[in-house]
Amino acid sequence: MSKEEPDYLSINEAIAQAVYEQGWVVVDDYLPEVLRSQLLGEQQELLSEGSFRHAGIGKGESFTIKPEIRSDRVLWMDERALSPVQERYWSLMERLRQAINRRCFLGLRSFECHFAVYPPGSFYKRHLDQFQAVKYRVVTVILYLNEEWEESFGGELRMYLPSSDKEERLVDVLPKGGRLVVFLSGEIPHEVLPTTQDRASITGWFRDVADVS
Ligand SMILES: O=C(O)CCC(=O)C(=O)O
Ligand SMILES: [Fe+2]
Repeated sequence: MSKEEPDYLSINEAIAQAVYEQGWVVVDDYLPEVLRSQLLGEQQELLSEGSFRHAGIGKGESFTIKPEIRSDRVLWMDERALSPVQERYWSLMERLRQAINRRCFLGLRSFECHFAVYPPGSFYKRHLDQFQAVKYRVVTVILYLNEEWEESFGGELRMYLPSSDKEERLVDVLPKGGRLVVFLSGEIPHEVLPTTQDRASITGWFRDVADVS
């Protein structure tokens, strides 16, 4: 793999165009290999320190942990306390947010994200990322950090694409390291199929609000 920084201006424009035309896109090698492995290393360190929590459903008072729906563990990034490596990731997402705004006029104003790890046997059942409590999530961006991933490991992201004849079309995406998936949070139901290996990622959302507590 090339050590040079990818041409983010062109790549981000292509992503924005695809989101505009079809509502989703998958891009391989979005992250330079060095940054992917640094982010994975940091994630593993934070995990071993016990910083991750069971992921839940809902927000505020309606937050509940529902292991029958999702069994991943997450750690939210704090924009005011980013590590240097997290800063690099965050600023890449900032550039992507601006590119999507230029093309799609979605009025994306801010970003939130968490590290996620799916231990063997875990999954996240079909859902939409936008629901009553988090209507401000407009675009989902998932970046996979895994060292290597084989089909036999499972853990695919399954997207259910709406189509005109009422039939949904399924797209299964392996969580290969460096791969980025972008889709409209309110329009594309998706799930994480059960994994047999630790599955590492960062999931983020571009929001149409300036900030939320
Ligand atoms: O990790 C993935 O592929 C999807 C995660 C997801 O759907 C979520 O965190 O809402
Ligand atoms: Fe999701």
